[in-house]
Amino acid sequence: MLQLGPAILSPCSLKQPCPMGDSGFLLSDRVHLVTWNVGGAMPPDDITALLGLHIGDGNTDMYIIGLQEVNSMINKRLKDVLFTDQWSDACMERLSPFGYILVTSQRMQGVLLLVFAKYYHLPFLRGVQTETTRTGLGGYWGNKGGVSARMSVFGHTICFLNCHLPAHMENSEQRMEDFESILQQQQFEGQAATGVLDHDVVFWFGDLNFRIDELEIPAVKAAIDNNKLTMLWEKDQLNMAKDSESVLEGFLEGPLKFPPTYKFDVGTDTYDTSGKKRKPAWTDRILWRLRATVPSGPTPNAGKRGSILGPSSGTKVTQHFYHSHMEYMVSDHKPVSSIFTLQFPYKVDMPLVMIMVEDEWNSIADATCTFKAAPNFARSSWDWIGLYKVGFKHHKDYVGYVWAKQEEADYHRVTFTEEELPKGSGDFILCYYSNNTSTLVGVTEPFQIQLPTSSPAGSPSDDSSDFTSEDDSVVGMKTMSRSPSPRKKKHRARHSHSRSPSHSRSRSGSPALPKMKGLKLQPGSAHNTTDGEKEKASSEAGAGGL
Ligand SMILES: O=P(O)(O)O[C@H]1[C@H](O)[C@@H](OP(=O)(O)O)[C@H](OP(=O)(O)O)[C@@H](OP(=O)(O)O)[C@H]1O
Repeated sequence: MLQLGPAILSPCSLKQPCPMGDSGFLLSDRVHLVTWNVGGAMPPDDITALLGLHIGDGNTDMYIIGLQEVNSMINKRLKDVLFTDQWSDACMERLSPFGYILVTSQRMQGVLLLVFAKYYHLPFLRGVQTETTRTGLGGYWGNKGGVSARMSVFGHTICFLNCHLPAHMENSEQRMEDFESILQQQQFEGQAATGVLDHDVVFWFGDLNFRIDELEIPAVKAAIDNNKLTMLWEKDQLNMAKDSESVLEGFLEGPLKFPPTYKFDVGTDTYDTSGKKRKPAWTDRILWRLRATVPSGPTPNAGKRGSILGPSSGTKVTQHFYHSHMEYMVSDHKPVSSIFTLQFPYKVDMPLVMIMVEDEWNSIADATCTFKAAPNFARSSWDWIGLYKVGFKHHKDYVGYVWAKQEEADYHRVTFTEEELPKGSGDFILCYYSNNTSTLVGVTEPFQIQLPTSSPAGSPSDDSSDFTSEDDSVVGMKTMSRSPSPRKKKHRARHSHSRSPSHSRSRSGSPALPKMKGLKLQPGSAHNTTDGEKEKASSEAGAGGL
């Protein structure tokens, strides 16, 4: 098991790529993971500390949130739209003012995985796919199992796997079997990485449900009270299994310096006093694994999966923080979070679509932009360019859109009609949505829209698109129920209510973008990729293979 030194926060961020040092690393990406068995509870009022938002909002590039035992109750506020649980809503509400967009989410009964990223990273998160595997009731029931999301991040493949494994002390073997079964069953499309363990980096987290063997409850509690956690750690089933289970080969975990996160009397930080008499345990864990490269020639030491530990793919993972959050009491588990930096030896940062837009739209005539697609990018006639209010939550959270033309030309110009434009003023960005990849593949920097508000009474703009409203109930999400459809294009109710426009304006962590003749350009490649890297990147970039 990897023993990590004291937390040292990386000085690098995506805003300012790390200078290439002796290590050859160019870019550092900061990822914040959370796992929490929420025990069917509603989200607490304030998840700021859990997300680390009280200590800064600009340094984290991605948030990965894995929950278990999310209540299936329909979310009353959002029951008609895409997101049907309060936890997704709570996380989006909290993160979107800081510029984080929900990249993807996957839910299997109570197991929920949410992936957020800063909006300006979206064009570089490609090949997003999700998988679910049920292991409950012999594989027929999704109360236990795993959900995952995979993608390439600046050209490097990453898989996030959130599991809820079987409960109880005596089921350690079953937990390992279920984990192995999840790994075997989860297969993604494309050539770059098909299985979970084929990814450059895997994060495995969740309520893994491993327990502390041998010691009796009083001894465990005494060790906790006396901060003798190492003694417990030695008896932790997952730690012990690492020596014998080949499926755990290569998985790393930081030292467990926080007390066991299970089981608490709800509403307290007191360990279980119920008749169940559960022994405290570190059920909630976050591990990671770097892909091992298989050297050419015979591989006599290959493990079950044919991989052996060797030099990794060149990506480096550093854990800076691995803690529980005792202050959250809505569940019988405490949440656990961890912050990592991923250092990449190179980055693929050429957007598939570059969008150029004026600094300001002061009249309807300004509502236009020009875009250029990369030559290797397979466009679809269903692609569109969306206008988003800064602080948006998801790619379907657009205020207006236009279809992206498919003419034979390098540069394409599209114009927004008046009915697609918001009233009043605010900060917006344009994003290019690829139908083939179901992701945003080009974004602009924020620009200002300040249009005259002299629409005649009864015009289409008298809907509730006044985005200065403080009413952020559901209306803003109603547009999310459906992607644009060419046959159905018509005026829609459109709104985007952001409570904290001042936060939204924050450019913290944003890459510096060049300006040309009053136009704002997308960030271009700042690094010469090798042919091998380009080949790998282009296998991730092709339509459908993304
Ligand atoms: O029946 P399945 O679907 O496996 O779900 C189990 C049972 O509800 C367990 O309750 P019981 O012990 O009454 O069987 C519970 O253990 P605890 O009540 O001990 O917490 C587990 O909680 P988690 O350990 O949080 O997963 C939960 O995963």
